[in-house]
Amino acid sequence: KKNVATSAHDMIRVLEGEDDLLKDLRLYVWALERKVTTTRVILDDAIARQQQSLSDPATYVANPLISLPLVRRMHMDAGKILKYLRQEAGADLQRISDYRLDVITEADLEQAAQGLLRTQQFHGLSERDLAQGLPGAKQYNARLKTPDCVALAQHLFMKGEDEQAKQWLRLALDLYGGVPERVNQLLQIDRKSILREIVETHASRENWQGVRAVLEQMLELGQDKQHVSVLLKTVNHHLRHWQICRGHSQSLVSDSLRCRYNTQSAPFLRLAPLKLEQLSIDPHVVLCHNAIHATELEHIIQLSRPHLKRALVGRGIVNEKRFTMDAAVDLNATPQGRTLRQRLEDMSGFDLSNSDKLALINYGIGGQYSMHMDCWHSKDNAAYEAYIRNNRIATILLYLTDVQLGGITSFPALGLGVQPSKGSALIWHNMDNEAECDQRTLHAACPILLGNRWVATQWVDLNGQWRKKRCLRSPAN
Ligand SMILES: O=C(O)CCC(=O)C(=O)O
Ligand SMILES: [Fe+2]
Repeated sequence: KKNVATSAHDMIRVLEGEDDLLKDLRLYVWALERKVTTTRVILDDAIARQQQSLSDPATYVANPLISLPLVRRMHMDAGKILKYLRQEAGADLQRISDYRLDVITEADLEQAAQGLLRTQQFHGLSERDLAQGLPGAKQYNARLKTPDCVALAQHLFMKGEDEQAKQWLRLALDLYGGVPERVNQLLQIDRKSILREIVETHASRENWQGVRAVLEQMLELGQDKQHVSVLLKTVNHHLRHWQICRGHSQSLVSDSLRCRYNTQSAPFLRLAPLKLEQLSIDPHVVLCHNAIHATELEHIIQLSRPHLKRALVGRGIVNEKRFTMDAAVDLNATPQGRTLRQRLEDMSGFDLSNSDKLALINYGIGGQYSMHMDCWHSKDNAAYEAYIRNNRIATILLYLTDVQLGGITSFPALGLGVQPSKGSALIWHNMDNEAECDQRTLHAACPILLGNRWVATQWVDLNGQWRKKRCLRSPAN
C-alpha cells in the first residue's frame, strides 16, 4: 500500500483534505453562532420579564394579562425551548462527518515522523532547534507545536528510543503555552497526559528516580495532589525495594526484638522448640531457623518437578512481575508431607485445613517477584462474605535453598530484607486484628544474581482461624 507521506504529490491530497475540514468547521461555527443568537433572544426576553416581577411577585401574577401568558409559556413553549437546547448545534448540516479519515493511517504518520527525524539527524539539530524551523528552508512560519512533539515522542517510544522521546515530551511541555487548555484537553495532549506519559516510560524501564522527579513536577503544577501523592508513595517503595535488594536494609537492631525458642504456638513445641528470630513486632514478622529438614526439602522439590510451569499473575496472565516457575504441591498426599504440614501449623499457630496447597517456586538467574501483597482489601459489605472466605491472613515462606547472590525477600514499607537460608521459614501476618489487609506487608523477591532459588509458599486462609486468632472483626460489624 502506498503511503501518502512518501511523495509530495500525495501530500497535496492530505492538504486538500484539511481544506475540506476547514469548510465544515466554518459551517459548524456558523450553526453554533446561530444557536447562541437564538438562545440569547429567548434568554433576554425572560430576563426582561423577571425584572418586572422582582419587586412584588404576588401582585405581578394577580394580573390575568400576566398569568395567562405565563401559564401558556410554561405549558406550550418551555418544552420546545428545552428540546431546542438539547439539540446538537449543526445537527442539520448533512455534510459534516462524511470524511474518510482512515485514508491517512498510522503508517503515514510514522513515515512522516521518520522523515523529520532523519532531517534532524542530517542537520545535527537539537529537538529544540528543529522545532524552531529548518535551516535554509523557505520559512512559512513552519514550527513544531506541542501536539507534533507529542506525536514524535510517541513514535520514538514505540521504537524503544526512550531518551530521545523524553526530550520531545519535555519540549512539548515547554511549547505548551498559547493554546487554550480546553483545546489541548480535546486533543488529549493536556499537560497532565504528557507528564503521565513520561511517568509511564520511566516506570516501564524501572527508572524510579525519573518517575519521582516527574511526579514532583506534577505536584508543583498542582495536579491531582491526592493521586500523585499515592503514586509517590509507591515510587518510594520501589526505591526502597532496590536499596534492600542491594543489601541496604534498615538496621534491625532494636531493644524490643528478640531471638528466642518458640515453645508456645503449639503444645508439641514444648518437646521440640523452634528457633525464632523476631524481625518485626507490628506487623508480625518472624524467621524460624532450621525449621525444615534437608530430606523434607528434597522431598517437596521432587513432588513439584512434574508440575512446574511459568508462574502467572492475577487471572492467569504471564507477566514480567513474576518471572519464575511454580507448581502446587499437596502435602497431604504423602506421610512426609503431612508431617511438614503439621509443623507449618505448629510454627505459625494457624489452622491450615482451609488453606491452598503449598506453592513451590523456582527462580533462575534474573528471576524475581515484583512488589505485591498476599492479601486484598474489601470495604464493600456485599463482597465481604466471599472476601473473608478467601483472604490470606498470613504467609509462611519456606526457603528451600541458599542463594549465592541476590534473591532477598524485601518488605519495602518495613525497610526489611531477608536473605534466604536453606531450611528456614519466614512467617508474617498479612492482616491486622480487624481482618483488614495490612499495607505494610507489601513485599517482593529481589532478582537472583547468582544461584538457584527454591522457595515454597503456604498462604494461610483467613477462614477457620476463629480458634487460633482472636479479635477478628465480626462480619456483622
Ligand atoms: O520468593 C519470595 O521471596 C516471595 C514469594 C512471595 O511473595 C509469594 O509467594 O507470595
Ligand atoms: Fe507474596
